[in-house]
Amino acid sequence: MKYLRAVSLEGLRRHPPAHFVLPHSVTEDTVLDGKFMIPKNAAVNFMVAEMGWDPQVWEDPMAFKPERFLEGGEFDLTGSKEIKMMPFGAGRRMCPGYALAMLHLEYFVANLVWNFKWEAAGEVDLTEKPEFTVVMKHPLEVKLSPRVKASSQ
Ligand code: HEM
Repeated sequence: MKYLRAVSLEGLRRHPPAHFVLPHSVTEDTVLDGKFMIPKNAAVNFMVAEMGWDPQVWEDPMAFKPERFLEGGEFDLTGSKEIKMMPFGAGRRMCPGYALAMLHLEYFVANLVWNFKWEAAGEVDLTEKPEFTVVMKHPLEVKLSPRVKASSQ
């Protein structure tokens, strides 16, 4: 189960469905780090995908390695201690559905792997393209065969 969660987290890090959060703003002019002036009411956004690909934070960031989430205990998805990635945003406006989404992701992936044998039917190209969320530019083509014989009932 730990590896299943690690695969889901690595998927969200490497291929977050949203590359930006909903637009935020500040209620008064704010200077960040003494360097960056954020004017009142300006739309502020966050480069969600790039944060998860930061080579100063993640070793070999573009590689898909679920094992990176197996060390160091439960990963803090809410970013309450530190923010290493934020596929669901962070802070007060963080996605309120994140726990439900994680539950569904794990349930969905587990059932896809448990019930079917997967074979690529062509080249697997993980290039992305933006739609309402970010999706695969070239849809996955696979041969699926059931792993478990259908029950006689
Ligand atoms: C993999 C699945 C999901 C991803 C990656 C995702 C991601 C996000 C992100 C990035 C935001 C913006 C956070 C911010 O502005 O700081 C957001 C907001 C939101 N999400 Fe999700 N979400 C997911 C699933 C869900 C589900 C299952 C629900 C509801 C059951 C949900 C409900 C919402 C709502 C209501 C907001 C707006 C919160 C606000 O502005 O205060 N999301 N989500």
